[in-house]
Amino acid sequence: MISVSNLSKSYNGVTVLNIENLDIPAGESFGLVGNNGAGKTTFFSLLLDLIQPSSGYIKNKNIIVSESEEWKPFTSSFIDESFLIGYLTAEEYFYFIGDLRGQTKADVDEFLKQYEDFFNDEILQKKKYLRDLSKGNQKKAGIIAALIGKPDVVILDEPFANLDPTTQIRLKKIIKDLDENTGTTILISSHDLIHVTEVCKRIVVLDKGETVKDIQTSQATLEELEAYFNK
Ligand SMILES: Nc1ncnc2c1ncn2[C@@H]1O[C@H](COP(=O)(O)OP(=O)(O)OP(=O)(O)O)[C@@H](O)[C@H]1O
Repeated sequence: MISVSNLSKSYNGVTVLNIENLDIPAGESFGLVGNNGAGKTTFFSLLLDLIQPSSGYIKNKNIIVSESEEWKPFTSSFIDESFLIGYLTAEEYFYFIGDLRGQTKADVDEFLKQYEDFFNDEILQKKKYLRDLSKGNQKKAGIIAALIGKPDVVILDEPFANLDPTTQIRLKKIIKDLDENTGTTILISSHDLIHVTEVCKRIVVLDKGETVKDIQTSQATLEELEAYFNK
């Protein structure tokens, strides 16, 4: 689904990401971990064509993302609040995204019903602009918006950060459900090794922009990652 070839990104002569080869098959739940500055957001930003590579390319379903927009209809993401439209209410934003993804208001309303628990009565029918929601509630809205219209690829940057424990547990369930019951390719970055090993079947570790581990998740993975980061 996603393939990376000789990809690098440098700023002022300093290379912050350098991935020779990486293939993420369709339907995989892929976790990206690494310390601060390892290059996780840089990788996702390149994948979403938000920044240009210094060399190499990423293909999403065989489309070079920096050369064509054709990957956009089947790819969706929540990286940060800049993905939201602050002067819309959550409903207005969901309908707007739904419209982009060929969903009617009724489709979106039906879709949102399954996330009532996740929203915990803090998002819908509040007559509040997205910019006035708390950071955690903005994130909830952004993550669910990213799932509207059943995109083939969903990219979430640190989805668990800033969420309360109840919401983190509910989010894990949502991600596992997506993974197990749909063919969605899910890419998640996280600093939470427990969550990421629980929801992702494969974990790649980035260190200073390089992939240093590529693990199919098993019972032993959490321990392996903890030992690695405890070095
Ligand atoms: N516009 C920029 N100009 C210069 N350096 C940049 C720029 N954007 C990112 N970097 C650098 O690229 C490196 C990788 O940053 P990135 O945000 O991808 O890391 P990360 O793994 O997402 O980190 P974190 O866990 O802290 O979110 C960092 O050293 C960062 O300072």
